[in-house]
Amino acid sequence: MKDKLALYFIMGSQNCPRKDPEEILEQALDAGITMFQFREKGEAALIGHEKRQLAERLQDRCQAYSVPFIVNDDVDLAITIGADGVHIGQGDESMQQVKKRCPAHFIIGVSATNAAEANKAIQDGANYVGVGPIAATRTKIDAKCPIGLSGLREIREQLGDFPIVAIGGINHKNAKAVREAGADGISFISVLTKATDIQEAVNMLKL
Ligand SMILES: Cc1ncc(COP(=O)(O)OP(=O)(O)O)c(N)n1
Ligand SMILES: Cc1nc(C(=O)O)sc1CCOP(=O)(O)O
Ligand SMILES: [Mg+2]
Repeated sequence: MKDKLALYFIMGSQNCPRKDPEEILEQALDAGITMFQFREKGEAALIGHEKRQLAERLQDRCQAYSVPFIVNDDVDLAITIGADGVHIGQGDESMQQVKKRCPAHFIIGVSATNAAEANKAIQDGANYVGVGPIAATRTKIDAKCPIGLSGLREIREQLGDFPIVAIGGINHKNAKAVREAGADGISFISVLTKATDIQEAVNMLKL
């Protein structure tokens, strides 16, 4: 699991007002992202048939690179299209329901802002926790207060060896420090969707 979390790219069409999401994903895959989450969310997001069509197109790209394709929030869509997993937050469908409905091989990620939430997710059977926000972000309007590197370190200390991916305000300036603070991987949206050179942006995150 940990190797898949190394460079976890998240995106929906609402994050790509000026570029084609398929093109952005293709370049990100080419540059070496290790996992992808389809997060179609917010006022500008696609819904219904259009959402499913985009999901399937992006899923095809991920399959071509053997990169896991995870769906955010929408468990029905994940099951229908045969995704590799789902990511759910504290306010989303309960883990009990998700576990009951999803195939056994599904990767299930759960968001956590503190050690109590993370420990509960582990007990409930999560495969990884998404810990954040690490720093301020403009991408998620309802993001909580940043927990910083100290918050991440504290959660790592409580979680032992459990797979953690950090999220929120991650860029080439803080990626190394985030890993050093205990994250097995980093997840990110705007640092790639707003990049002029995606290959270079991914390379900078690897440093
Ligand atoms: C890897 C990862 N970590 C955290 C989140 C946030 O999930 P959630 O709190 O449910 O918020 P939304 O993304 O649904 O707005 C995530 N998506 N991915
Ligand atoms: C989707 C999401 N979840 C967060 C959390 O803290 O749970 S922060 C966030 C947005 C991440 O976008 P960016 O890389 O552009 O900051
Ligand atoms: Mg959610």
